[in-house]
Amino acid sequence: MRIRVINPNTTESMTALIEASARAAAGPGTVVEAVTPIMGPASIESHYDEALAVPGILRAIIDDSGADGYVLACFGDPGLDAARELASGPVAGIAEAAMHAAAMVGRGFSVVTTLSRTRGRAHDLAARYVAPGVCRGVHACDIPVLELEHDPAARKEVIALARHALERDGSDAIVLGCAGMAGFAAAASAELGVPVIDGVAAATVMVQSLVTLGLRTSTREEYAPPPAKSYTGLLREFTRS
Ligand SMILES: O=C(O)C[C@H]1NC(=O)NC1=O
Repeated sequence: MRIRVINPNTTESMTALIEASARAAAGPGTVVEAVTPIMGPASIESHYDEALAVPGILRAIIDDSGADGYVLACFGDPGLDAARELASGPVAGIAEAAMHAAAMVGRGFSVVTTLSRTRGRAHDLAARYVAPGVCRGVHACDIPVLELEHDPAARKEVIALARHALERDGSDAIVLGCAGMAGFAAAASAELGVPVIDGVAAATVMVQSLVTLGLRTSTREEYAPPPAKSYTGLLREFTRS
């Protein structure tokens, strides 16, 4: 099978990091191709960024509608429902996959993410994905997304914050709240002694599992393909006949 992993931001080095994590998690019969959108923000750290990332995500699906499944590798799960209307195979967001995985290996998890301003979005997603009380808290290290891979202290700061989160929230698992933290999971888990979930790996394996089960998004109603419509201006290319 072939899984297309979409980095919703336009930073190639993050796409490479995401691809490495997805490939490490995928099984032997799964080809993983990570892709950087042709348009969008360099990183996603606000609602504005998230909104402007969606056209590039949808373009990346339209340009390769033949993949068996798709991963949206940004913790805000931008455009997830729209992607499900377009994609032929199952689509998973990394926040969705990580939170479901965390809920299956503990009684309550904490999220460690980047900027404080994105904590509300993480809470909103938790309210959609897991039962009340399972997400015990969302904590921000306030390291900008694109500095995660360049700041030598970032990994230690994320692990220290995760340790604080476990104590403060009384949680027993950690969700890494940024695709840029994909390389942190193993070291953090070894140091903290609890499951630490990298959403890129979790989403890749979940999509792989859904495809293996022969499952794809239902097109019966809400996730049916979008109706034919014209779009104007910068969105002209998205017109559907
Ligand atoms: O939402 C965040 O804080 C992290 C999110 N932003 C980004 O560019 N990739 C991400 O995973």
